[in-house]
Amino acid sequence: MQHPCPIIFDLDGTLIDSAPDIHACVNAVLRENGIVPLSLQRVRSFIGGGVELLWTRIIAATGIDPVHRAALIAAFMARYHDATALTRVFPHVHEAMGQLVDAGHRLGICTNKPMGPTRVILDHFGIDHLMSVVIAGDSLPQKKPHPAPLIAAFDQLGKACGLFVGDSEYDAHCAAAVPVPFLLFSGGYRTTAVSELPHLATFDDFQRLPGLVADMAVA
Ligand SMILES: O=C(O)COP(=O)(O)O
Ligand SMILES: [Mg+2]
Repeated sequence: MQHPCPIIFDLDGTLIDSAPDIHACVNAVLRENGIVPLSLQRVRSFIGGGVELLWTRIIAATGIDPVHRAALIAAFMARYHDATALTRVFPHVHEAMGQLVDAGHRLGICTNKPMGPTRVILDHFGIDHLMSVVIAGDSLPQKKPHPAPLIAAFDQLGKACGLFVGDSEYDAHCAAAVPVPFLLFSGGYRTTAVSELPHLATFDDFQRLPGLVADMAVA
């Protein structure tokens, strides 16, 4: 690659550890409805496909009557849209982003999280100004692992190619469907073994990402 390629990032489980906030919002809604709360580990394993799939899984796990689905999702969104208190940026994300921008890469987000909470959290952690494009879970009719959201992200940057960095099955299969090289952050919310997910490289610390990207650029 002669010119630095754009790099698109997943959000939940990749740049930010948002599971504790999602877990707290889920359990607040469950408690309000007299339902036994779920563990953090359980809720974390339900994250990745967006809010609708999250609640499909919660309903299946708790035995809630699906007739309540729309009301539960509305109650969840009322809490989730600005939930930041328990969320943390993964270590060395800010430094890695800065180094990649300094190396000339344009950065973006392709997340299954809805646009409202995505904008709030990017702003909260001061990451928003680094992002040249943000495609969220409700930006298009399709969500990851469908390739359309990631294609839209690269389109908005005027590029048909680049790198995608993510943590989950949804990201790995989305990248393969585009297709675009995929870097797997192994410290996120995937429920499948790394060896079973298509990826070009894997890393467990964002300190390693700029070097990994630079190595790929000279390959
Ligand atoms: O909100 C989700 O379920 C997943 O969001 P992500 O695509 O940023 O991992
Ligand atoms: Mg993710």
